[in-house]
Amino acid sequence: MSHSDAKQDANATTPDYLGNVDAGEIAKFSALASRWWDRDSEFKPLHDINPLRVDYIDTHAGLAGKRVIDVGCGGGILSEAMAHRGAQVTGIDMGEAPLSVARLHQLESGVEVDYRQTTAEAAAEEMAGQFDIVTCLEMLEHVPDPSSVIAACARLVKPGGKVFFSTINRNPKAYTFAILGAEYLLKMLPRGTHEYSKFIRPSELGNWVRSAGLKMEGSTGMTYNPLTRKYRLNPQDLSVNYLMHTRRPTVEELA
Ligand SMILES: C[S@@+](CC[C@H](N)C(=O)[O-])C[C@H]1O[C@@H](n2cnc3c(N)ncnc32)[C@H](O)[C@@H]1O
Repeated sequence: MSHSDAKQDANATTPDYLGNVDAGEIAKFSALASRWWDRDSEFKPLHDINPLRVDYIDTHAGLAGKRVIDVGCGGGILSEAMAHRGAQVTGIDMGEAPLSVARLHQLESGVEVDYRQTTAEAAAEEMAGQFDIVTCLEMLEHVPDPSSVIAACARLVKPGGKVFFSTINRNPKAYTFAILGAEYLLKMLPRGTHEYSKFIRPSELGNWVRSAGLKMEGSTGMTYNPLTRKYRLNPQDLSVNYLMHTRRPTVEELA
């Protein structure tokens, strides 16, 4: 099913603000939620890439003192790390179970994140233009219509603010690494975590970013070495996992 067929199908049975939520995806992450902070669980890859992506965001946007919204925050791995760097973070997700885990975990870690159960689209209605930084990492490949989430992220950020996206490229190498390798050979992720047809090419993400009125500022790959079992940022290789950073133009730039 294509992105737009899936969106129409979802809209036929759900209220407007839930039209871009795939209930199966939410259930998948909810079922695993109790292991979200277990570094040896299905969430190991997110723990492993977290320092790299937080450094990337901090380098390009400066987290300290900034108001940030983390879209599709899950159990809060990224939200907490950004709060640790001094950001005032709101984390949103549609999964009740990951949000409960996130709220419990912050009691242990002592960082403060405002977690809410909502979609990017609904949050954009309520809090348009209120955030210096919007992060939407490893989430776009789990929604029926990624372009709608990207447009909502563009509405959430202040003029001049930064929006970060990460996802998985769609090509034979990405299929080999992200599905065959991670789900079947190395068993890093449960089978069915990812659907190949939902992977997003950098050119597609770039088009949606521009249609949402955001400017592309840069991108980097996050490459995995199966021998050392380590990830690293590699701006030359966007062939599997990659991060993009974008900026909402200021009013002066648009005039
Ligand atoms: C792979 S997890 C990524 C978690 C987090 N962004 C990270 O990278 O550490 C994807 C998350 O997106 C959430 N999600 C999926 N569809 C959503 C939607 N339409 N609105 C909000 N959250 C959604 C899921 O519940 C899940 O927690």
